[in-house]
Amino acid sequence: MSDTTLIIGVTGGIASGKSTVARAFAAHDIPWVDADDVAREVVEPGEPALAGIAARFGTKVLQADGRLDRRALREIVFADEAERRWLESVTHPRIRERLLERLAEFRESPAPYALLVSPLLFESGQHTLVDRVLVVDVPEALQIERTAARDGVDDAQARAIVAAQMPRDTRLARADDVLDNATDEAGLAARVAELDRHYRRLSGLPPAR
Ligand SMILES: CC(C)(COP(=O)(O)OP(=O)(O)OC[C@H]1O[C@@H](n2cnc3c(N)ncnc32)[C@H](O)[C@@H]1O)[C@@H](O)C(=O)NCCC(=O)NCCS
Ligand SMILES: Nc1ncnc2c1ncn2[C@@H]1O[C@H](COP(=O)(O)OP(=O)(O)OP(=O)(O)O)[C@@H](O)[C@H]1O
Repeated sequence: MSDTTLIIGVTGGIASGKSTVARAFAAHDIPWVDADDVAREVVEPGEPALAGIAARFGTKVLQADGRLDRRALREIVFADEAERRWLESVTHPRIRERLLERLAEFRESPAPYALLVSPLLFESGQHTLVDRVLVVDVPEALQIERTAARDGVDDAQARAIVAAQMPRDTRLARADDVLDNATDEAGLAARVAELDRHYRRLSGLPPAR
């Protein structure tokens, strides 16, 4: 058991490549938790957040089987900031609670370091849960292109989501480390290998906290 498992926050805007980066770290046996996955857990059927969402927006945000219709809710909240803030006020405290549990498990694990992967690390205050921040960075045009290709959303919706997130420069200014992901996947893997060596070295040092 190690009491020096560092927690690295991995952030970046939509489709910057955070999940791809996390999978590359997993190849170095590094565990991670993804805030987007936890955000899905807290709106599963039976969860109080889903009941609250249904009460506010009605059955148009539910599928026939009672699960959340994510596309319908996405179209509402990225067109209306007040509704997005409301949704975050319901989901973020529950997401944070579950992240805390997962991070406590990581801290007790023998892993030299672990990742908290989150698109809204700074915006939601989750940066207070981590020891260092790695920003995955791509130019906005590439972000929009990769979002459209992956999610099939149109350009306007991809831009609305980017606009709801921290500006690129502000995020970069708060980074401890940056991974430039405007490269191909081989470039990404090489940079992850370099960062892995860096974080393993840091984890052997007395904790700064
Ligand atoms: C609006 C929802 C239903 C859309 O679901 P959908 O399956 O289409 O997208 P998914 O959840 O995979 O998110 C895709 C990306 O959108 C961006 N995004 C999601 N929520 C937000 C938000 N509140 N503000 C800014 N960007 C966001 C992130 O970059 C995320 O990686 C969903 O994103 C949601 O419940 N968001 C609120 C919870 C939240 O803030 N999640 C972010 C992680 S803390
Ligand atoms: N270096 C790369 N070269 C080419 N394509 C890439 C690269 N990195 C990521 N991608 C692609 O870009 C898309 C977005 O990547 P990924 O899903 O990892 O982003 P993300 O930051 O986790 O997104 P989100 O914030 O929406 O969860 C994916 O389709 C992925 O395959």
